[in-house]
Amino acid sequence: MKKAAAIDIAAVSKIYGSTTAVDNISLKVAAGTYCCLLGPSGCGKTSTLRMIAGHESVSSGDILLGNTNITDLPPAARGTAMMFQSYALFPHLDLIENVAFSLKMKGVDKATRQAKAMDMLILMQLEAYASRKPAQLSGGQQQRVALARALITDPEALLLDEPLSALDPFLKIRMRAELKKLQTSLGITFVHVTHSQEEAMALADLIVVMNNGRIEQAAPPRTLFEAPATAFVARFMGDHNVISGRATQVSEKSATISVAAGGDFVATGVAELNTPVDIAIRTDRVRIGQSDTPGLGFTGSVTNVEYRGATVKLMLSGAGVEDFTAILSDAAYFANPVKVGEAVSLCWNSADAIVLGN
Ligand SMILES: Nc1ncnc2c1ncn2[C@@H]1O[C@H](COP(=O)(O)OP(=O)(O)OP(=O)(O)O)[C@@H](O)[C@H]1O
Repeated sequence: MKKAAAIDIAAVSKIYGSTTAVDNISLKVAAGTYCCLLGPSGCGKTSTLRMIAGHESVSSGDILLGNTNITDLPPAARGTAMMFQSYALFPHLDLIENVAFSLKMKGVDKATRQAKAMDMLILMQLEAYASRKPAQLSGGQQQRVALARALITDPEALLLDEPLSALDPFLKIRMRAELKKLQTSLGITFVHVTHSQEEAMALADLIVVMNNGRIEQAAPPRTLFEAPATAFVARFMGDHNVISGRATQVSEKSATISVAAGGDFVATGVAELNTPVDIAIRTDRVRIGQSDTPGLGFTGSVTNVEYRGATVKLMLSGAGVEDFTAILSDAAYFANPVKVGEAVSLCWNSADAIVLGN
């Protein structure tokens, strides 16, 4: 296997006619990183991946793999390999021929390419199926064939476009673990496109959240979850209450925001006085009880109660906030169960409310 290579995306844009799909993004992915490009439909993830692969031209900017500028190289000369969402297997070829295909295109002799394809099938634990056609395999097995086919070229970076989307939920979680194991054992750079924050959190060393062709935040999963940079990231990652207001009091370390027709909330972070500010409050850090400190709590009316087993999700409205979510442990909830329509006071610690950037 080749060694892993870093990917450097420098001021890259992709423009289709009047649509700017990717808007001047810059990103460095260190060698050997499992990177997930995460975002809603149409945010530019696939276009970015296809530009790294060379299946789409770059409108402006440069892409480097290791020390090589690959911007204008054809896909097969880049040192990258792509695994497609639909796997793109050839239905009329058996697994050996499917996996060996790119070596055949490169003119590698039959015995060598078949031996290499068999090695790849062994790596994917598919050797028993070598003479089957793709239709005679399960979804998870087909995915492994697609991986074997991408890896046979010894890429320095593997690019995966929604690799788990064709699988049922049970298999998705199993194959997710296998992908992670594979990346760890190969040690090469993976760039994986997904719209599932759960998938990205489970797999990635580096999550790149995209929105409208731009990068909102690129950070390790825990940083992204604990310190979302923007309201978009906080909402997309979930488990945060995002509240919008105006900064009515600021200090070096915290800001008080006032919500229109509602209460005041104090959050940790820097804000500019008299400007619109969004804050995020962790849903799992909210407790039932009156706050001792002004701005670190509020009273609302319960609009919904959802039992989730280990936790209970309360939805409330009040103090100018339409939807406020509190995730309580089952023990905390059942010690004092509340019902829809009841007024409940909630509180939290100052560290669990943070100021978000724009
Ligand atoms: N070949 C194309 N011609 C014109 N517009 C395109 C083309 N490919 C993508 N787009 C547009 O570029 C934008 C970004 O598309 P892209 O496929 O990169 O997004 P995405 O985040 O991968 O979305 P999805 O999750 O739905 O695949 C979208 O507005 C899309 O309609």
